[in-house]
Amino acid sequence: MKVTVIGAGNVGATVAECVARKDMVQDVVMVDIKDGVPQGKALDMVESSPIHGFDTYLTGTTDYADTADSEVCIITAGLPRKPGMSRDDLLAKNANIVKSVTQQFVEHSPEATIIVVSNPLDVMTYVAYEASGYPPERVMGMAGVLDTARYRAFIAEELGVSVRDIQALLMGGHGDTMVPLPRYTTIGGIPLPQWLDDDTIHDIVKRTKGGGGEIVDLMGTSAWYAPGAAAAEMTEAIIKDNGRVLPAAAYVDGEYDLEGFFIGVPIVLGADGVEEIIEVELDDHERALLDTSAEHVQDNLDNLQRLIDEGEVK
Ligand SMILES: NC(=O)C1=CN([C@@H]2O[C@H](COP(=O)(O)OP(=O)(O)OC[C@H]3O[C@@H](n4cnc5c(N)ncnc54)[C@H](O)[C@@H]3O)[C@@H](O)[C@H]2O)C=CC1
Ligand SMILES: O=C([O-])CC(=O)C(=O)O
Repeated sequence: MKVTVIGAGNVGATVAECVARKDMVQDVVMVDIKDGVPQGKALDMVESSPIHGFDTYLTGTTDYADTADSEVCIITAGLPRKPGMSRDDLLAKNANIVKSVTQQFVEHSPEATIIVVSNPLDVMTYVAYEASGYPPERVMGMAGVLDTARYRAFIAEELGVSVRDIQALLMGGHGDTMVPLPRYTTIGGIPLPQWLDDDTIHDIVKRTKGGGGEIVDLMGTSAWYAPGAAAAEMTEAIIKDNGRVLPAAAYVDGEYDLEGFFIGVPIVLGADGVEEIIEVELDDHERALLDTSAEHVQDNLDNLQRLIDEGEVK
């Protein structure tokens, strides 16, 4: 089995390492336009394998022929944001990159499943979907696993309990309008509202929504450890076909009365990709938040169409 990671930068290299350390596939191939970088990072990781104890072999390349017959492809190619920027500011540049890398990848792997990481996430997933020609269930975006991980980490810190006992659901686009759902958050099976008052929950939700930006402000570029681990967890669900229930950007075709784009929803993830979109009951407040987030994703898609019409996105 082979996993391809496109973009061997901060997130891509971390995904590749996390996948290799799970020791579940024979090969991980990293692709980048910077010749030498994917090869050097792959060699460095191979040299760490006797210490970590994994047999997955990593290679780096600039040639898509080396990615042939991959089971899973994680797309991380593209620019990260800098302080003062929103993810949406990356739209034009990253759309061209994501379209081009997707087309080159699918030529050699017509049967793979694609996980998009590049931002702005929900629209880049749509770009990869259109460029791939794949059915919608074999293209998805990674955001919810990362956003719920941040949310769970903040809750664990506040309560002084283990992160392992926190389960959470979050929906919507990967941006400031994302919708963490405290009603669907449990700690050891006990709902979050029984642990924390409304103000504290509000503060944790607010920090989660700004979680990406908090790191950009600290480092001058965006996060990679948690994003890399999150994309590797999704890859594992596909490779092992274990039916994980996770939030991810999936193509909605009437679910939640939304249609024709990718947005964060709970899914069952396995070898066939998005095997099911789970429709949970939302109260009026939660529904309004999801609608606002969906409108934002739709606005971004309209912006993409405008850029295509103006020739800025080819
Ligand atoms: N979905 C999410 O939750 C997250 C998304 N991101 C996004 O992931 C993307 C990557 O972030 P980083 O790894 O930090 O950036 P980075 O700059 O460290 O790495 C990006 C890599 O893409 C490569 N690249 C650019 N154009 C390419 C092309 N045409 N073909 C192949 N490789 C190409 C670059 O050479 C570079 O090595 C950004 O768009 C960022 O916003 C980052 C964190 C979380
Ligand atoms: O904030 C960013 O630009 C990168 C990202 O999507 C995240 O870390 O959530």
